[in-house]
Amino acid sequence: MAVFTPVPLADASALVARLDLGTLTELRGITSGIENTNYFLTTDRGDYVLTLFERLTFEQLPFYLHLMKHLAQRGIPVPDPKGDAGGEILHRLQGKPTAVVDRLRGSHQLAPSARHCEQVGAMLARMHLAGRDYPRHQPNLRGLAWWAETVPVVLPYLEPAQRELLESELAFQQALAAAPAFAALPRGPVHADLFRDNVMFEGETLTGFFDFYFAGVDTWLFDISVCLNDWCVDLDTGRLDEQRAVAFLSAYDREREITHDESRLLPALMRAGALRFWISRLWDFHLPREAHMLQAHDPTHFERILRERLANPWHYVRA
Ligand SMILES: Nc1ncnc2c1ncn2[C@@H]1O[C@H](COP(=O)(O)OP(=O)(O)O)[C@@H](O)[C@H]1O
Ligand SMILES: N[C@@H](CCOP(=O)(O)O)C(=O)O
Repeated sequence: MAVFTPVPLADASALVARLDLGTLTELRGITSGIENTNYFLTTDRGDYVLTLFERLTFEQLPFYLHLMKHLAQRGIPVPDPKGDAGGEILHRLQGKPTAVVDRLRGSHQLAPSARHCEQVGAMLARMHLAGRDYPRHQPNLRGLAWWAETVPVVLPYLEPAQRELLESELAFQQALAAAPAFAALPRGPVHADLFRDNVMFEGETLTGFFDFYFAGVDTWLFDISVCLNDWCVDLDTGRLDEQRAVAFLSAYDREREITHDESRLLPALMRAGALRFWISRLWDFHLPREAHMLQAHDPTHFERILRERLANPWHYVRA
């Protein structure tokens, strides 16, 4: 359960009043998530999510919050950050950067079908296209530079075979990033963490994407790969479920045509997506922070996925 910073009711009430959201009736710590302090916040006017950012700074946050606003204004179903009378959407509580956003309806689909994957794929493509004219720029802060910085920190906790895999994959991704074909990949603002638990469905219908706090400018293919590694795998083995993967990518492709270079580099980027989350999970697991409520994610899941992608690279063929 993740409440790193407890928020007194009086402070939450004062913020609700400043944002003109009515009268606070309930404030409840959210029991999942590993990055930030999150509360469900209810007023007599509606349901919201209050987030205190534990790692992201006042300088980094405008990129994420204004991106959510930009996408919401273009009809992408994402939580819209609430502003004060002066239009400021980044607030402060307990000395931490804070946001209040709409609470999306529905719940997570943790056992997605091809139909769910199709909707996520189509909406992801629409989101990429809607982000093209977003004027702010911030790199993916959990990208290659962070991997290179973090791998040496987690290496001492690993077995020799794991160390070898982590180091060789990092070297492969560094070489890939320097290649002209990689530089030519289309890019823009990406979500970069669009897992099953960051999407809401009501019944069979997608109601929104949330948790944009790992977003950044990166290749669209990286975003696609992160999704395929989560939405279209068998969770026990890490194996790709081809039916779901085809449903996801075909739906994406119908909204924004996947380029030849993207098809060619997909297997390499799926490895990158696995590496990224193996590293962050190792980091969270071996170097945990204090938390009043916390659930650690299993790093070996992404080690398995990486090994699986290396053993069985998957190629998308348009029908
Ligand atoms: N805008 C939202 N609408 C509905 N539920 C949300 C929203 N934001 C967060 N949640 C709920 O809070 C949980 C934790 O949020 P998350 O962003 O994953 O945390 P963290 O940033 O700490 O990883 C989510 O799984 C979801 O249930
Ligand atoms: N999706 C990541 C962890 C990031 O946490 P989130 O709760 O903000 O999505 C993972 O599964 O490792």
